[in-house]
Amino acid sequence: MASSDALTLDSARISELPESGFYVPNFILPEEEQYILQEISKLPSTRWTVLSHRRLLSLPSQLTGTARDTLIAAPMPTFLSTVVLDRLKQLSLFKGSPHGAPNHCLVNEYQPGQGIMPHEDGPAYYPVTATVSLAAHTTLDIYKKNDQGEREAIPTWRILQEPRSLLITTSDMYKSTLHGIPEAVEDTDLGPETIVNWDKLADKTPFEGGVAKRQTRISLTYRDVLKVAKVGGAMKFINKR
Ligand SMILES: O=C(O)CCC(=O)C(=O)O
Ligand SMILES: [Fe+2]
Repeated sequence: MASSDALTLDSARISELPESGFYVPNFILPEEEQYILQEISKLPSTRWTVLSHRRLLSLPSQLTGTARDTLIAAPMPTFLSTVVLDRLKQLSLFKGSPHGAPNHCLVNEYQPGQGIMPHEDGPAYYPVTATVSLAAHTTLDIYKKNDQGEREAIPTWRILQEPRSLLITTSDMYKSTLHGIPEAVEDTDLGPETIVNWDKLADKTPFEGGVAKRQTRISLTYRDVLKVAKVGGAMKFINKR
């Protein structure tokens, strides 16, 4: 998507999904992807939280408080705000959110074989999630909840996220489904019958054989944290001592 194009989401809606999921291929350019990846690689490895199935960076900082739902007010690093935040602004997705824009970004890195357990993004955020994929593709499984509100055992939908793409989940999709990335070294059974955004892919060639090997993927998950604490006063106090 060239930056001069008027950005609208009408043609990006994934009609098979509950309201509302959107897929935008080529949301960023290869050189923009490289710039962001390079800036991430410059961060000291001690900044990363290493989990057994992925590693992650929480920027500008981790959420705090007893419910781990509060952001300490701080600007987003430049490499996360230029390009992606500027372009998201044109989509007016966060117009109704408390801060009018995402104030937090989770950077997740997955090696082949790694993934993320099915989960909901939950009530700490305004119910819009914008995810940009970098460096490699992945598949995201979407699960319905049954009448008891429990996750169904088998996912109902699969989304293929290409590098440089944007995926947006909001509304019912945010509130009534769960999502997860299966731990796999390759994705199989890829095709128009199994992938809900197949007709929206920028380049089907890597996936047309039905199988695609995973490579290291980095994702940027942008959200607006509802609760923001200003600690300017306390910091001044600490600095004086
Ligand atoms: O890496 C992804 O695309 C998914 C990340 C995710 O679900 C999350 O951070 O809540
Ligand atoms: Fe999530």
